[in-house]
Amino acid sequence: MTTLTITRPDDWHVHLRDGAVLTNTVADISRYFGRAIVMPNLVPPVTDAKSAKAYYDRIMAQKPEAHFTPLMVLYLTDETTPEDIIEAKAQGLVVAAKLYPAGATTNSSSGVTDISKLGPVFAAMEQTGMLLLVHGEVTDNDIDIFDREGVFIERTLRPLVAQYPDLKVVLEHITTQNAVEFVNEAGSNVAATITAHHLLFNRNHMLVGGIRPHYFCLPILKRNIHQQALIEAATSGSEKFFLGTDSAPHTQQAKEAACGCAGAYTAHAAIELYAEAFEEADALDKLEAFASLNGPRFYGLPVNGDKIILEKKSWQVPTSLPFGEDRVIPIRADDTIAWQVKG
Ligand SMILES: NC(=O)N[C@@H](CC(=O)O)C(=O)O
Ligand SMILES: [Zn+2]
Ligand SMILES: [Zn+2]
Repeated sequence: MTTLTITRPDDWHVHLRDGAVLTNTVADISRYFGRAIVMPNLVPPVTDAKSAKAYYDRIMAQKPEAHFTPLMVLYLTDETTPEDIIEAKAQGLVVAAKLYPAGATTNSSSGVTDISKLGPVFAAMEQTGMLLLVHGEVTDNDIDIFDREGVFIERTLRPLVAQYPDLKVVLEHITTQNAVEFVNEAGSNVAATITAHHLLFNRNHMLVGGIRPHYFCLPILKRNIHQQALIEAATSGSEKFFLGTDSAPHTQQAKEAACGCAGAYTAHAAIELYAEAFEEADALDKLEAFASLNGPRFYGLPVNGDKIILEKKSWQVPTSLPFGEDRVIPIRADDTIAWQVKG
C-alpha cells in the first residue's frame, strides 16, 4: 500500500463555532492536527484577552487529543485599541488579530468599517509581533462577487502592506491568481493560506447541473484558471503558502435554504483532501512543507515534533455528520476519499 509519512500538520485557519457543536468540531480538528488558528467570528466576537481565554477554556473543556493546542485570534472592530493588542499578547494565548471588512462574510457585522482608523492598532501589532490575518474582500455593492478579492488587494491590502512594512500579514483563504501574484511579489512578511476546497474545486463544481449549496463559501469558488494558480502556488515549494482549511460548518438547514450560509465543512478529512489535490498535481513530495513546515516558520513557532502516516486507502464519507443537536453535510458526503490517516 502507498503510504506517506509527514511531520504532524497544523491548520492555520478554522472555525470551531461555540456551544454544543464544539464536541464535534474539536474532535474532528484535533484528530491529527497539532495546532489550529481558531477564528474569532462568534456572536458576539472574540475581541479581547478575556473573551479569548474564555473561548480557549471552552475548547479545552472538550478534551481534545493531547497533541492539540488551539491558537487564539482577536477579532478587530472599530473599537479595538492598542491596549487590547498589548494585553492579549502578554496573556500568551492570542497569536494574531483578524481583519474582517464589515459585512464581508459570516458573522462579520462587527467588522471594521474604516481601516484607516486602526493605525495605532496596526502599529501595536507590528511592535508586539502579533500577526494580522485578513479576510480579503471588499464589500461594495457595485463590485462583482467574483472580483471582490482582486479589488481588495489593490484598494486596501497593497497600501496597508506598504504602510506597515514590519507587520506580518496572512491573506487568508486565497482564491485568485491575483492573490497568488500579490503574495509572491510582496516581502517575506506577507504569506497566504489556501483551503483544500479551493484546490479541488472551481465554480463549475458549484453551479453546473444544479446549484450545490455545500460548495458555497466565501471567498466564492472562482473559474478554473484561478484554481490552477492556487494549485501551482501550494505545490511550488514556496514558503509563503500554507495550509488553512477554513472549515466553516453550518447546519444542514442553514445551508440548504433559499438564502444559504457561506462555508464548507472539511475538518472531517482535511489532510486527506489536501493529499488528493497534491497527488493530482503529482506533488505529494511538497505536501509536508505546505501542511507542516511553512506555517510554523511564518508564525515564528516550532515545527511539531512527531509524525502522522497517510495511507492510500479509499473510504466512504457519511451522508451527514453530527453537529450538536443538528447535522452538518461534509464535503464529499456520500462519496469517497482516496486517503486515510492511520491510527
Ligand atoms: N468561509 C466561509 O464561507 N465562511 C466562514 C467565514 C469566513 O472565513 O469568511 C464562516 O464563518 O462561516
Ligand atoms: Zn474569511
Ligand atoms: Zn474562515
